[in-house]
Order: sequence, then structure tokens, then C-alpha cells
Amino acid sequence: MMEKYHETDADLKDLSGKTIAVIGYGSQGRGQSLNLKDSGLNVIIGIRAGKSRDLAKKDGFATYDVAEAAKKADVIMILVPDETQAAVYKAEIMPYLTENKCLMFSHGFNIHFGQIVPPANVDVIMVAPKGPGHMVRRTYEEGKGVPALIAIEQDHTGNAKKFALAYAKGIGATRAVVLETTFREETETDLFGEQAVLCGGVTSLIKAGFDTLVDAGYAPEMAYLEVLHEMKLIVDLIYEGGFTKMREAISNTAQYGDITRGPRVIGEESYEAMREILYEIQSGEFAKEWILENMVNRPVFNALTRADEEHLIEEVGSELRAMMPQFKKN
Ligand SMILES: NC(=O)C1=CN([C@@H]2O[C@H](COP(=O)(O)OP(=O)(O)OC[C@H]3O[C@@H](n4cnc5c(N)ncnc54)[C@H](OP(=O)(O)O)[C@@H]3O)[C@@H](O)[C@H]2O)C=CC1
Ligand SMILES: CC[C@](O)(C(C)=O)C(=O)O
Repeated sequence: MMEKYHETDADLKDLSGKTIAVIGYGSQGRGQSLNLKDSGLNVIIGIRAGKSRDLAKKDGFATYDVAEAAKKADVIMILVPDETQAAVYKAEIMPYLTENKCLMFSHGFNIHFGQIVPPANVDVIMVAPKGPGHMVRRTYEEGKGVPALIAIEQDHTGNAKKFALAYAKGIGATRAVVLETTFREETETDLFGEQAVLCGGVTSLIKAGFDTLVDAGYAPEMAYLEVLHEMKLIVDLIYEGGFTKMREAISNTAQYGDITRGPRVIGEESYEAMREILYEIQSGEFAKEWILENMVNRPVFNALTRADEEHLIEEVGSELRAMMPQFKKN
């Protein structure tokens, strides 16, 4: 069984008196920084000039160029996008990564696939929230937390685990649960989840359902409400209480269709596709493809993103959401 940690296993004092530089102020950077600050820790932001820096300033943080922040800090959490981390690290962090500093990540991609190779005389740690940055912030404000993974790649000071747990507590994760894993396990499972199930799997399932109904002559609005809008309501029930709670809430007719027809949609062919996707991750093939894609300005990323933005489901969805008060922006 995995090691699991909760509030009483972590002590914020292990990071008090230390300067934590959060590098990047996007989804995770903003969520984590605000939580750490509200937990009483000393946070500065390393960020290039632009929208993110303006927002960090507006949120009350001291902001610096990345190199200056890295120089000032005892703990450096890298939260720029995975594909830019290696360049930012080499030019602006590595020169200031002196003995006993602590280098942190929220995803293991660059360490596991060898794009960043830190010196041996620093700690290298991961604290990876299992949820988007705005939820890291929102749940913290509600007095709860998003679960997180911790992993220790290098423990030069002998205190790496205490730092990881204190950081996890600072962002609110110990209010939920913190699991200890490795950089490899986090990287491979995270990539698999987002490709095959959470992001790639779900959007492909929704598109397939929508296209099937529309191609058969049903109104796109009907198809949208059926396969996308209701998706969240069903997933919320599964999230709260597993398949059992969801099945208690739906009709017997729906449950019979679920258990007899669902497995026909995700049959042996889909399991085979999932095994292939996992192998591409484990073998480094996906990492290589993504690194090279970025070197040539993302032609595939841009073309496929544009095609999905132009899909009918997006047009119908924005029209219907605009009519529903729960989607109105404040
Ligand atoms: N998104 C998520 O919820 C999750 C992300 N993670 C991990 O967290 C890390 C950060 O991802 P995410 O929060 O999505 O990133 P975002 O894309 O949301 O934010 C990136 C931030 O980095 C800044 N930035 C980009 N390039 C540079 C640069 N060259 N120098 C300085 N700052 C730069 C951006 O600023 P600007 O506005 O100037 O572009 C922005 O503030 C990744 O390792 C990711 O895998 C882990 C779990 C979930
Ligand atoms: C599911 C996507 C994710 O892995 C996440 C929010 O945890 C990501 O990297 O953004």
C-alpha cells in the first residue's frame, strides 16, 4: 500500500523562515502561491514581464525576473509550462541553484525524461496537486483541499520529505490526502490519465456521441444537452460516491442500459489503444514527439486545436450556456 499523509503528518514550520520562489504565475502558479501565502509562508514570484506578472502584482506579491527570484530563494518551485521548463531552468535558475537549495516541480516530465539534470548538492522534490490550479485555490478558500502526490528524487539535505509535506500542507493538500510516489510513476500515470481518459478520452467520447446523434438527424441542441451538459452531473455523482452512488441516482432503465451497452463502446479495441498509448509514454516516444513539436512551433498542436474549436458542439454549447445563469461570468 502507498504511504498516505494528512494534516498532522506535516508541519508548516519546516518551511517558515525560508523564501519560496514560485516560477510562473499561471494555473498552478497562482493557485499554489495564494494558498502558500495564506498559510503564512514567505512567497515571491519569478515571472517575465506581461499579463501574469501584472496579475501577481495585483494579488499583492513581490515579483522579480526569474533569475533574481531564483537567486533570492531557498525553495524554487518551477511552474512554467513543461515545454519551456528546460530552457528557463538552464538560463535563469541553474546558475543560482547553490548547495542545499530545494528545487520543486508539480509534474515530473522534465526530470523523468532527462530534460533537466540538477546538481547533486540540492534537494529535488515534487508536490503535484491532482487538479487544476483554480480548484487548488477554490477548495483551499472553502477550507478543503485538492489531493496531491509527493515524490523525492534527491534528498541532499536529509529534509526533503519534511519540505514536501510542509509545501503540500501550505497549498491545502493535506486537508484532503497526500500520497507518496516517484517521479516516474507520477509522470507516466499523469500523462496516461490526461491522454486516454480525462482530457483526450472524455472529449473523444463526447464528440463521438454528439456526432452519432447529429449524423442520425437529431437536433445539435438535443445532442449537446444529452452527451455534454449531463456528463458533468453524472461525473459529479461518480466523484462523490463511485459508480454505486451514480447508479442509485439514475433510473433502473438507465442503469440496465449502462451495464449492458457501455462495455460495447469501450471494448477490447479501446483497451488495446490504451495499452499502446501507455507504451508510447513509457518508452519516451510521446515525450520526444512533444519536445520536437515545440521545436517546430507546434504545427500539429495548432491544427488539431483549431479543428476542435470549429466543431459544431462548441458553437451549440456556447449558445446554450449563454442562456443559463449558472454559466454567467461575474
Ligand atoms: N494546469 C494544471 O492544473 C496542472 C499543471 N501541472 C503542472 O504545473 C506546471 C505549470 O503548468 P500550468 O500551471 O498549467 O502552466 P500555465 O501555462 O497555466 O502557466 C505558465 C506560467 O508560466 C509563465 N511563463 C511561461 N513561459 C515563461 C518564461 N519563459 N519565463 C517566465 N515565465 C514564463 C506564464 O506567463 P505568461 O503569462 O507571461 O505566459 C504563466 O504565468 C507544469 O509542470 C504542469 O505540468 C500539474 C498539475 C495540474
Ligand atoms: C488532467 C490534466 C492535468 O494533468 C491536471 C489538471 O491534473 C494537467 O496537467 O493539467
